Amino acid sequence: MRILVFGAGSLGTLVGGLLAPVHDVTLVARDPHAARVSSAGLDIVGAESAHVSPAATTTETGHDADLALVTVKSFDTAAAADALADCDVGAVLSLQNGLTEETLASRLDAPVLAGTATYGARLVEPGRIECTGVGRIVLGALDGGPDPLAERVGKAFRDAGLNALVATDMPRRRWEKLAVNAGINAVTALSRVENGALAGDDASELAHRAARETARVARLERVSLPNRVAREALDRVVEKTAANRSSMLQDVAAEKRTEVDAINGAVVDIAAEHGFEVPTNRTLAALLRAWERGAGLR
Ligand SMILES: NC(=O)C1=CN([C@@H]2O[C@H](COP(=O)(O)OP(=O)(O)OC[C@H]3O[C@@H](n4cnc5c(N)ncnc54)[C@H](O)[C@@H]3O)[C@@H](O)[C@H]2O)C=CC1
Ligand SMILES: CC(C)(CO)C(=O)C(=O)O
Repeated sequence: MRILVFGAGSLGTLVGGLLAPVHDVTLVARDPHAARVSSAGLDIVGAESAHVSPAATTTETGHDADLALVTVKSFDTAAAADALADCDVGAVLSLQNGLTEETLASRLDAPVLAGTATYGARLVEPGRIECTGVGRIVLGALDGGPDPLAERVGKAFRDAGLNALVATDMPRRRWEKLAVNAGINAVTALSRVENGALAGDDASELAHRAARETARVARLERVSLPNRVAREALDRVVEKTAANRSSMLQDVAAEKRTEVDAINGAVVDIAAEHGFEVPTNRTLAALLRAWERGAGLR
């Protein structure tokens, strides 16, 4: 399969690198990373290890591919979609956090698949990516149900040894992940604690409230996600990733823009479309945006 990875930073480089031995992979990245991969190949270290040689370029438009993986940060999704609109791609799959698929689908003719990734990735230096945890990629039709295209992509991933599952209930899975991220990411980023600190104190109640509100908005969107299921999903992730610093905490610590708009901000916006108020998500989003403004990031 010809696979274009649009936005090859941490996650995109890892997934593209793991696919490269079996598929024709092109990483769309920024220099010096793109130049280094082009000239010397890519080293994958950590929980996976390999030396691979995918193509790498800073050119964003004019590509032909069977599949485009979108792995830019959520706030770069619209720009990525505009560049992909100038490529000839058979399908698009987002592996991003937050609700980004709608942005892609509204700007692209190619079919857009939904995906979630729990692999951990960190760009150590140009041309060197660390796999910090072997997770799973789950993908499927954006509106749910069986999808032959998703099956083909899932098979292509598994042929390259990735842990990939094709699911027919992506709407529920996306909203459940959103509920987990709305609770854990925002609260850990604002209180500067590891995920495990959310086990059983005031902060955990705040995270639970954000997750429950998200589940309520999911139901307004006709996605079946009971409050209890969202809360239990959050508790499970807190327990399994207790030592993790969430991606949003890492962004705040590095003084980088966060993905708040596609996480808590999306919950607020979609709730408003239904005339519904989500005060916890609204407060968390306002605090994070205030921090971003103060840091000159928006
Ligand atoms: N890093 C991880 O372990 C995981 C990340 N995710 C999600 O995946 C998404 C990406 O995360 P990361 O890889 O960590 O972010 P990142 O910031 O490391 O990578 C994004 C890359 O996209 C590049 N980019 C943006 N616009 C571009 C353009 N027009 N042309 C070329 N390159 C462009 C940026 O330069 C950057 O290198 C986020 O939504 C994140 O939440 C999900 C699961 C795990
Ligand atoms: C699951 C979780 C909360 C793990 O830290 C995550 O997705 C993130 O940090 O973005």
